[in-house]
Amino acid sequence: MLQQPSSPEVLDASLQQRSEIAYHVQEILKLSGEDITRDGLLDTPMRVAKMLEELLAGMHVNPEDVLNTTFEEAAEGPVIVSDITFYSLCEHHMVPFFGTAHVAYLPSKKIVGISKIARLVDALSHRLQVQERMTEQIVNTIQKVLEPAGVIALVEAEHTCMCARGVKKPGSKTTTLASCGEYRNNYQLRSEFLQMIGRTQR
Ligand SMILES: Nc1nc2c(ncn2[C@@H]2O[C@H](COP(=O)(O)OP(=O)(O)OP(=O)(O)O)[C@@H](O)[C@H]2O)c(=O)[nH]1
Ligand SMILES: [Zn+2]
Repeated sequence: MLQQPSSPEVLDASLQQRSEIAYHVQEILKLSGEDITRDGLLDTPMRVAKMLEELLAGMHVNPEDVLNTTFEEAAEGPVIVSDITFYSLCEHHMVPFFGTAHVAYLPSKKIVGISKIARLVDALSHRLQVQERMTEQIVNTIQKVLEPAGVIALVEAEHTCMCARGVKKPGSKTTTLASCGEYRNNYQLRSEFLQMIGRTQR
């Protein structure tokens, strides 16, 4: 059984934090009426602590730093990276919401290594989130770093807080869209984006 960690100087800060989270997970299990000494639960507090570290790793990443590989290029675009899968944690219930993000931008002077767009989605999803904020943050980060003529992001997700509990609507999808620059008001560009990611405008 885990004891509450007491001497921060013995462990480095991240191990201390992991041990404290594990301790509190163990307390939650106890309060839920579980027998924390049974075989299947012995390592669960530490597993949950490690899982949270993984799922919340984006908290410690500056999203602008992720777009660090840029190239001077006269391409006009659009550059569209579609079907980027992500897993995030709903900040209201701390359960996953997951789905795909589709991102496009119109380069002005710079393009970015395309994997960095997917890394940006990872950094912004690996934290406690709401889908609307995540979608806006994708657009705002690309706008700030690349200064393109326009950016648009469409995120489609299933929220387990709506499927497994509460209103219980498995299969329901939430779609959010954010845009800036030329993508904000140019109907043709928005329409082209929706077509190219396999969605027609409704
Ligand atoms: N706008 C938005 N809402 C979200 C997101 N994730 C979860 N929610 C909603 O956050 C709300 C929290 O509502 P509350 O009434 O405080 O919590 P609750 O009693 O657990 O609500 P129910 O889920 O309706 O049972 C719920 O309506 C969730 O569906 C998200 O990414 N964006
Ligand atoms: Zn939720």
